[in-house]
Amino acid sequence: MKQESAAQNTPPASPPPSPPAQHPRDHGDPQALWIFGYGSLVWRPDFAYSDSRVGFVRGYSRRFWQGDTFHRGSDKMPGRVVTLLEDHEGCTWGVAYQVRGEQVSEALKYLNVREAVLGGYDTKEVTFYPQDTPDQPLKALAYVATPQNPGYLGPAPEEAIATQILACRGFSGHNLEYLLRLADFMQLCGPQAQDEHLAAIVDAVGTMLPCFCPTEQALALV
Ligand SMILES: N[C@@H](CCC(=O)N[C@@H](CS)C(=O)NCC(=O)O)C(=O)O
Repeated sequence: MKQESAAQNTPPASPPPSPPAQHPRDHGDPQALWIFGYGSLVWRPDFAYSDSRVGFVRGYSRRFWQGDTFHRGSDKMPGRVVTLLEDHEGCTWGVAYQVRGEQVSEALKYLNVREAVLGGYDTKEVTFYPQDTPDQPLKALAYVATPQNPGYLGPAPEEAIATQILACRGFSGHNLEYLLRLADFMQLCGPQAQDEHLAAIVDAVGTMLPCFCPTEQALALV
């Protein structure tokens, strides 16, 4: 997938500044940075990028363990969004986006607000394995919500998480949309991409939804 951007089509007057040293660089292009998305960034990056890859990171599992009082919830009814849990056996599928030149500072500035300020996420360097070239891994920046952040909710039975997701909405939409769009992405990745935690929550939602509200109301949720 390529998304042209104005910045990409206008050659910089002078070489753009290199990405800040603390961020992983793309050795093929030192002006570039890869950003790994595994939740809403998978379907709504909302920043200009030059390239993207579907793939996975090893050593992490995705969990709906981060509370969200802005995008998919409120102070009174926090929603649940995903974070990465360190798990030696884990593997999490998502999308890595390559940002280059002026796109780097623009993306980082935007994500700092969306992820860190509004979401409680911190940045972490991960190794990303593109689906098509897993033998050529890339260093990427991921936004991870650690247990130390105030919005962290931690583990809960998948049924309880499903109930919370069905009940919450925020400024970016209903929490159910967040869950189903992520489930859609995982379907597109193919049978080799499994996420049992996500599947269990989707199953629990499917069981509860008819009781939770009649069909036409359910359709209005998303
Ligand atoms: N950092 C993860 C999770 C990102 C995420 O879902 N963050 C929330 C912030 S609480 C968000 O941006 N939500 C926007 C939305 O729900 O549309 C990712 O790489 O996708």
